[in-house]
Amino acid sequence: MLGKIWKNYGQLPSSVEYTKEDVLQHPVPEHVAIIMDGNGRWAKKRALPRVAGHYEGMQVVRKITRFANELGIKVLTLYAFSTENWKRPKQEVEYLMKLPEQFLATFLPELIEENVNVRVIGNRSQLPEHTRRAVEKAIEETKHNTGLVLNFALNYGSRAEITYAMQEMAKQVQQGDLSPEQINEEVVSSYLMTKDLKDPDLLIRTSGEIRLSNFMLWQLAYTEFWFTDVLWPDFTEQHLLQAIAEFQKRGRRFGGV
Ligand SMILES: Cc1cc(N2CCCCCC2)n2ncc(-c3ccc(F)cc3)c2n1
Repeated sequence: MLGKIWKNYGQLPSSVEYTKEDVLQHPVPEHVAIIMDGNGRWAKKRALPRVAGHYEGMQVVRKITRFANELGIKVLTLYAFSTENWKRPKQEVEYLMKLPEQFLATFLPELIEENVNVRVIGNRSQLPEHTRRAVEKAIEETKHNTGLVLNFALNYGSRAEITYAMQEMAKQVQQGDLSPEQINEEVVSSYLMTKDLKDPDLLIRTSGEIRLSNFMLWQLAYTEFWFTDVLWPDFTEQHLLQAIAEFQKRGRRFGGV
């Protein structure tokens, strides 16, 4: 039973519906991060190949990006591929590595039109050349845009990010450009891939899993979490409104009383 209670943590009774106007009565979270989970399960439930779930999940990325922009959310970070995902079957990884270019081929013109700034956090050097070329083109062509920051975590792992930051700080100390006494939380944050972004205000994870999966471990220190059993391909604007409405009801204390 306890598992069931946690499984519905943060999920409102489905009868509770919110409108965009309801949510816009109060400040919306500036930075929303989403762990887009449940794509394989969605396909399995329909006796479809796993990649059908990933394809459907990509359509939801478009829909939620548009809606987040409408709501005035400033940063939307989407966990698209983790450093652990390389362990998946070769064919699935090859399919996933084609999604960024598929997404951008049809959606980049609209993103540019909507003044969206595309960014990517993660280790791009390990991506296939065709994937890297597509994302770097999008980053370049939207780098002056001042609207929604659409930030994809691609080949991203938080422990790898923190480890790399530590190595870079150690090099700076060794070169005499940084003293140990200078290293505080602000300096550590400035060595992370998210250095130009505020920490997420709201984290959403779909598919009922209650864990972080090596995602933004440093940045999520004071973030509100909202979990839902909904599988990512079934995630809708209404689910985003429910998550934001729940966020608006919580009193954030950032460790205070
Ligand atoms: C690897 C991967 C998987 C991927 N899925 C679709 C969404 C569900 C989660 C897994 C599958 N999506 N969706 C969009 C992108 C993407 C990434 C970078 C970029 F610049 C533009 C688009 C993407 N990338």
